[in-house]
Amino acid sequence: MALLEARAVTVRFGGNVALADVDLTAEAGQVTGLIGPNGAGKTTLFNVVSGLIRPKAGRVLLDGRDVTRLGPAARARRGLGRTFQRLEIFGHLSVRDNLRVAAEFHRDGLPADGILERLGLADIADVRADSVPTGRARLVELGRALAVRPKALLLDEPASGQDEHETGRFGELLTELAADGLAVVLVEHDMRLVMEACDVVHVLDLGRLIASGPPDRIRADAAVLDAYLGAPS
Ligand SMILES: Nc1ncnc2c1ncn2[C@@H]1O[C@H](COP(=O)(O)OP(=O)(O)OP(=O)(O)O)[C@@H](O)[C@H]1O
Repeated sequence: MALLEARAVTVRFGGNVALADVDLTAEAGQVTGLIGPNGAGKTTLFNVVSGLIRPKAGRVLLDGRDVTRLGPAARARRGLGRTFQRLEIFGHLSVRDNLRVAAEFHRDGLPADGILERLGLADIADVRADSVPTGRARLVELGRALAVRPKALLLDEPASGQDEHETGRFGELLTELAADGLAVVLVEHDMRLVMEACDVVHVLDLGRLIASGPPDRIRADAAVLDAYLGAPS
């Protein structure tokens, strides 16, 4: 059984169909990629899974339980962690306090210092978050999501603003987190990160799932090349 499952999700914004009957599964112990061109519906699907958008149709299951009717906070308490495309950290708080605030939200939250150590942020624990460069701020946001002991972790373009070295290390971290048993779901335009870190990749285009499979197969899929990977940048 998949740890996270979205079944037949449909979302409309006015007359626009942002997602049409989309299925997504993510297994514990794996990094699952969700890719596709701008406007394909990736963030919208994350919003449905995390409870920020109520779909017109479809269901979301977390660890075998139907959470479709639960709000974002209740889903977070049941083990759904998330980061955002636009950084959503508390700029006026220190890096450590960003993690503490998150941990307090969970009755069994993880101590901040262990996470900071693991993410290589211990040296900036007392620094105000808004003075941390974007690349490392992405790690602060990851740390905040980890503080609530997630079973599933949704990451929306986490490598954006990271340099090549930071992204390389980030990919290793994702592999380690999956090895710990998390279901990691990665929305990302950095194809090197996706292809290196993901066990399985789903491809959305114009609100429809056009391919799913291991990275090697996705890289060679004609429909994916046509809609996304083969497009001139
Ligand atoms: N709140 C909203 N109101 C109206 N339309 C929206 C809203 N949010 C998203 N959309 C539309 O839904 C579609 C899917 O957008 P979404 O942000 O999910 O795509 P995406 O795949 O995450 O794109 P990107 O890679 O650029 O982040 C787009 O056509 C977008 O314009």
